[in-house]
This record gives sequence, C-alpha cells and structure tokens, in this order.
Amino acid sequence: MSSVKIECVGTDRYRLGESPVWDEKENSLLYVDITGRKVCRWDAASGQVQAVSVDAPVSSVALRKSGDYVITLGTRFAALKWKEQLVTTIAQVDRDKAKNRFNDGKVDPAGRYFAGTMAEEIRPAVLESRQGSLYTLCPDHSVVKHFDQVDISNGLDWSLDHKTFFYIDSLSYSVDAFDYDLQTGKIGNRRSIYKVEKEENIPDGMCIDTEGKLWVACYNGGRVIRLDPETGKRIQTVKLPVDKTTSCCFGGKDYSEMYVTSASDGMDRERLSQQPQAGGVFKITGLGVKGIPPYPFAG
Ligand SMILES: O=C(O)[C@H](O)[C@@H](O)[C@H](O)[C@H](O)CO
Ligand SMILES: [Zn+2]
Repeated sequence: MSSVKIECVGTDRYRLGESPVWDEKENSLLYVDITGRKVCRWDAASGQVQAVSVDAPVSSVALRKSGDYVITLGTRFAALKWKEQLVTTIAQVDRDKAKNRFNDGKVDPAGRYFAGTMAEEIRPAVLESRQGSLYTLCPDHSVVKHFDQVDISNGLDWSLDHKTFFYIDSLSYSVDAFDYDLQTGKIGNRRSIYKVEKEENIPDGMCIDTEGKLWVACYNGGRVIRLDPETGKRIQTVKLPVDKTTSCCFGGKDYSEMYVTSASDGMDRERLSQQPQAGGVFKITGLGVKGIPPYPFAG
C-alpha cells in the first residue's frame, strides 16, 4: 500500500484556482486564477511563482507546440507569450452572450483546444442556466461548436485509446462520456458514466491516469475521486484540507504526482479561518498511479 501525502505548495491563495497543467520543459505547474485574472507558473525546483495578469477572467491554459501557451480569456481563445507577457486574440465565441465567459479547457491528442463556456456567476454555482456551449479551436484557428444548453462546462479529458471523450456539465452532477473520432474531432453518443453522490457535491475538473481511470475534483466536496469509466464505480476517494477543490492534473517526475487547485471565492471570514489553505494549490504524492503528459495545441 502506498501512503498518500498531501501538501500545499507555496503560500499564495487564489480566488478561483483552476486548470492545472504540467509544463515538463519548464519543470513547472501552470494554472489560472479565473476571477483573480492571472495565469500562474509555479517552478517546482525553486518554489517560486510567476504570474501574468490579464484583462478578463482567464479560465484555462494549455501548452502550445510552437512554444508558449494558449488560454481561454473571457469569451476568447488567445495566445500568451510568457516572457513578453503578451496576449493576442485567436478567436471569439458567444458574441451574442455578453455575460458569458469560457470555463475549463484542454487540448485533445490531435492538438485541438476544447473549451466550454458558462454564464458569469452571481456567486459560486449561482448563474443563469444553460447559457454555455462546448467549442473546439482547431489548429487552423477555425472554431467548431459541439452543443449548447450547458450550465457550467467542466472536467474534460480523453480515454487512452482516444476513442472516448469525457465531459462534465457540473450542475448535471454527472460525469459523461461521448464516442470520440480523433480524425475529425467529432463527438457523439452522449451517456452518463457516473452520478456524483451528495457528499461529493459538484463535479468540476477531471484528468485521466495511465490505467485509464478518471480523477474528478469535487467542488464543495473537498476531495478528488477516482472513477472506473468501464464499470461506473468510484474506486478511491482522497480528501483534501479545503472544500473548494476545483481541478486536478498529474505532473512532476514521470507524472507521478497529482496537483489540485482550489478556490476561496464565496467563503466568509469564519470559513476562511477554518480553512487557511483555501485557494491554495496542493501536491499529492504516494498515489501509486501516474498520469500522462498534456497534449500541446497544434496551431
Ligand atoms: O471552477 C469552475 O469550473 C468554475 O469556474 C467555478 O466557478 C466552479 O465550478 C463553480 O463555482 C462551482 O460549480
Ligand atoms: Zn472547473
């Protein structure tokens, strides 16, 4: 049996930490603070955090094949040049929905950037319903819309054989699967593979491990859960010292560590004093399972 260890990395606390991504080349963890409007990079060797401030809520960050990064910013897909701190728009979505913003995003094994939108929250998990859609930014910078009627677009990843796309619309309290065609980037045949339990609360960010099992961060549930998409069963629960766990990824040496982001937005003073690490980024070691490297955007 491995012994699971959880530590908070760094002393920074974010409002709405999200989108952890391991950048192997920089030996760093990338992530965003959505409402804090920052893209951050934690250097694993020095423990230092660099941050780039942006002019709108930034909801996800991804690697780019040609170097640097891509982000979802407001309702835009954008390029981010790290050293120059330069953001340039690639494409815009939801032009008819002034109060929308992007939420979680991730790159598929063919280098397409998938990201979904949602209505701006009045407070956490309180928002106009069904305003979001799921989009893909293709390497040629064209945008494909897959579906609409989404509440909070979240938790995406692909199966190891690339034949299944996993997705979470948080307020459906379900982890869903679609058939995936890697050639075309098309999805179909949506079905639920796991209904979250009450105490797990709101399913948020998700990642896959080398055994093809899914890890889901549970917002207000203070945990990550490991699911078997074949059986629809939960096979492990790892509790964290904060309630608002938002997303997870594997990183570090051989992708053997898990990183989990969290949020502090919506917590009152008392709750914050009970959970001083709320909004922190956590490293989990000793899980005894590894992840896979993130795919870079090919455009
Ligand atoms: O982290 C995200 O994906 C959203 O941007 C958040 O706002 C939370 O999910 C939401 O508040 C809880 O449902
Ligand atoms: Zn999320």
